[in-house]
Amino acid sequence: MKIGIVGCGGRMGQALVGAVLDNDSATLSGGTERQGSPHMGKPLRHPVTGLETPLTVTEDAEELFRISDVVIDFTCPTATVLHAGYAAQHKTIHIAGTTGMTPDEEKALQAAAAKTPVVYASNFSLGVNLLFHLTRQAARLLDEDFDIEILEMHHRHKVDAPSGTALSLGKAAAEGRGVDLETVADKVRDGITGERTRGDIGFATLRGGNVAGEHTVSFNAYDERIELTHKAGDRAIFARGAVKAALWATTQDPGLYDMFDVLDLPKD
Ligand SMILES: NC(=O)C1=CN([C@@H]2O[C@H](COP(=O)(O)OP(=O)(O)OC[C@H]3O[C@@H](n4cnc5c(N)ncnc54)[C@H](OP(=O)(O)O)[C@@H]3O)[C@@H](O)[C@H]2O)C=CC1
Ligand SMILES: O=C(O)C1=N[C@H](C(=O)O)C[C@H](O)C1
Repeated sequence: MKIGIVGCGGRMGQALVGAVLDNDSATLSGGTERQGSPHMGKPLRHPVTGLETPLTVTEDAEELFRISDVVIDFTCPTATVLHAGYAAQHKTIHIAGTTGMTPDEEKALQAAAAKTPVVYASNFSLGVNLLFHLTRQAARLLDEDFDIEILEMHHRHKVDAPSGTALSLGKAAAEGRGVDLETVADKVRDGITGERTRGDIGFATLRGGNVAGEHTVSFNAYDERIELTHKAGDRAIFARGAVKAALWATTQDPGLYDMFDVLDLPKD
């Protein structure tokens, strides 16, 4: 299975190169970066062992989609929209982990999914996908006496907030409650905010250091609190999940999938 990595010089890009090289069922087909990147023309190497491959970083993403069975994409929204077009054009499987996409940008992934399998998820780890399930279940069982708050912390370089995972956790909680997240989400608090509105789902964002990703969903009633937490120790967990999704997708029909499909987790 030939797997290419767009944005191969990024934090996730490098972890993905390692995860593909570590997987016996996968062959690395290449990696791209954007024009002017300091990674351009350098050899692709394993991020942990340093093992050098004969491949070098290029800027030709379309060519990478043409020669690969699957391309994994953890870049930025504008690049992912462009990449989705190449996936559709060449019928290449597209595994997209980019967060911070607007609904309009997500339409590019939906369009590609009409032609080829696309797996799009805010979080590719097993643990967080289990957390989505547990959050939905807990929200279903607890009434609005329990105020739901979602706290996330990430490294200082992260550019979007709340994290894609925090938003998916909010969606899972809202689904459990039978409400629309957009009508109950409280993402920013500053100044005299007034009392908390019953039924709201609140978000809080922390940034600092090199934290790979931590998420807590708390259910807060008078005199008792339930907390569900996931802590990522290394972004390799997301990379291994993405490679698992890539291999899974090769047996699927065109369509838009998520990690619940890949991991065969219950969607209700
Ligand atoms: N779904 C999940 O499980 C996870 C999702 N993520 C998400 O993945 C994304 C990337 O995160 P991270 O690796 O930390 O970010 P980085 O900024 O380290 O990596 C992104 C890389 O993509 C490159 N890039 C940007 N545009 C293009 C382009 N047109 N062609 C090729 N490469 C391009 C960037 O280059 P340059 O530096 O020059 O801009 C950079 O090297 C974020 O949206 C993040 O939230 C992260 C972890 C897990
Ligand atoms: O930017 C990151 O690093 C991460 N982004 C994803 C998100 O926005 O949820 C997933 C993970 O938590 C790491």
